[in-house]
Amino acid sequence: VTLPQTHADVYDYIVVGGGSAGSIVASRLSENRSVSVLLIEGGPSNEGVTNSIIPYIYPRLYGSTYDWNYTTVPQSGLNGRATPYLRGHILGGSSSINGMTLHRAPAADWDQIASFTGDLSFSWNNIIQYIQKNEAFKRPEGSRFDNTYDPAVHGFKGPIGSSMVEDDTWITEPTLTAAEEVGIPHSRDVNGGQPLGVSWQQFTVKDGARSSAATGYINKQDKVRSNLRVLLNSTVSRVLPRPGGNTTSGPLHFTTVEYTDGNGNTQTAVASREIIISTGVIATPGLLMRSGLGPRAQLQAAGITTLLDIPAVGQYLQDRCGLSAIWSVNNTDTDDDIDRNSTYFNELLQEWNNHRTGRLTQTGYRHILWARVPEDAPIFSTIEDPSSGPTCPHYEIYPTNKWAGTSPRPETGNFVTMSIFVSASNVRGSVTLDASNPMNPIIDPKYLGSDWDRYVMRTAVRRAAEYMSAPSWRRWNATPVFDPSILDNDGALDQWIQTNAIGGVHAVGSARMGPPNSPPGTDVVGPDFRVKGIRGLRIVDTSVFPFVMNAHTMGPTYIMAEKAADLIKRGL
Ligand SMILES: Cc1cc2nc3c(=O)[nH]c(=O)nc-3n(C[C@H](O)[C@H](O)[C@H](O)COP(=O)(O)OP(=O)(O)OC[C@H]3O[C@@H](n4cnc5c(N)ncnc54)[C@H](O)[C@@H]3O)c2cc1C
Repeated sequence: VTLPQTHADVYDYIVVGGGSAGSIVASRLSENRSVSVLLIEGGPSNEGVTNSIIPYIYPRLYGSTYDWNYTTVPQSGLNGRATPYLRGHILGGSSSINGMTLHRAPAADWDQIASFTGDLSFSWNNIIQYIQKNEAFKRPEGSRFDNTYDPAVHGFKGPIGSSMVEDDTWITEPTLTAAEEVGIPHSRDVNGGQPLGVSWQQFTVKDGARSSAATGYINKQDKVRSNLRVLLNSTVSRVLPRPGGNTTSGPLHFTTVEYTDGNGNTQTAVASREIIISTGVIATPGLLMRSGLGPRAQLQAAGITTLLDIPAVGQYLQDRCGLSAIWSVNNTDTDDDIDRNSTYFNELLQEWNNHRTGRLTQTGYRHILWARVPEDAPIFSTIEDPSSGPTCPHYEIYPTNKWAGTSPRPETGNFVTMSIFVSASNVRGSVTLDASNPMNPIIDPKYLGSDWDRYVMRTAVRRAAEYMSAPSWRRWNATPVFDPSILDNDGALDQWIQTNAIGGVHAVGSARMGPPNSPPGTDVVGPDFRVKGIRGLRIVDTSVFPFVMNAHTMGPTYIMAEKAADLIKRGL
């Protein structure tokens, strides 16, 4: 097909949001050259954006024009602090600005989605095909990697390149040996469905550079497929039902996308088959609400006519709160000097430019520990375990080979940072509309907003401290840079946590998926990703996950997007 020449013309499919999920959906749909696909992205291209390409320097993107620069409302669990809520404003979305950690989530999380939605195609055994479609895993070389990954749970020919850090840096030995010393088992593959234990982390890094939904699914395809148009710098304000109403009776049929183009002009585009919303966990509920789809009272307050009252829109947000705990070490081979010695950084940059090798191909960490609160912990006498089962972690810890906290790095010294995340949270937050400016989301994750989440965080910090006291770390004189006496007292530890936690960036649930026949408005999409109660609209992004995933969320989002694209292509 030849694409229409004017924006108001008709496409078969319009995908709104060229992020992690939207790039996949648009790319997969346009594999069929007889359908036309328009992908509309609010941000600019990822191509040539150095901070997105070189793995080590990705934090330079935070707070830049490539970030939507959202902020949460003040969080009582964080001592009343508001915290930045990062989201990619660039082709590839958050996959173009994130930390490149590749996870799938435990098998039990997927099986839980299958049982909640009543759709067994979400179970772990079935979604492995989408992992294999998505990934091109580079097997690490050398016998020491023999037991560090499971080829059965990887793809080798997909668009997203993935790899492990293969160099021999000092931190590998204490990381793995200290785990043994404190009784943390070895887990063969963090992405094998059973992550509990310590394992080698996998990253979406290919040939030393970031691999993202944009590089893998769009950057080449948009140049060779005449049936795929990618509109950048174009922000969608609303989706609209067919002008003049339905031609037949029945649910409203959404056909039209209204957006502001790069010149500030309002434009529309029409989808003859479907609109797929992929604007992400923060923007998707806002887009639905501006379009008259959401909780009636909220829409009324913002002066928006309700087309369908869907109380679940923006509700059920669930995130994973995190913090950094830092230890000084007497090993000088940490990455601290990369960040404070420009001569050293420039040498590494030259190496990266010449060979795509060296420390800048990494983010600074290489292993990860997933663990549970002990089964006999007293908390279980009052609180039900919210995790998806005994093979599902409650928290995560990963050591980074440098000072990676939010407070300024000291001028001298060497450090190891433990990044600690509560995983199986039982808190639900929300994304609501700012009545005075409906383009502005009000984000309230309610970080550390339950006894359980606070308990898990205390447990995780204490476990990290125990781990850092193991002989293999003591050998490097690992010494906390915080006052260790807080570990002995719940109140003091809570206070320290609430002062230091920074929230997470792995939220889900703001347009959650539910079973086909749930009561109207209790969830937003069915297992077919269609918005319930209307026609012509699906949602495919992180907002549809009904429960927090015990994982960093890019990989699970890739799986969902591959699955949704498959469904749409098969006419389901
Ligand atoms: C800083 C950061 C670090 C992270 N680190 C990791 C990590 O290391 N590993 C991991 O697994 N996960 C990580 N995550 C989380 C993960 O990246 C996200 O959960 C996931 O990528 C979200 O995918 P998505 O498709 O739902 O949304 P996104 O990828 O955010 O895509 C949404 C897209 O929609 C566009 N958009 C939004 N509103 C509009 C509009 N109105 N009109 C047009 N376009 C619009 C956005 O610009 C964006 O391109 C991180 C996230 C961030 C922000």
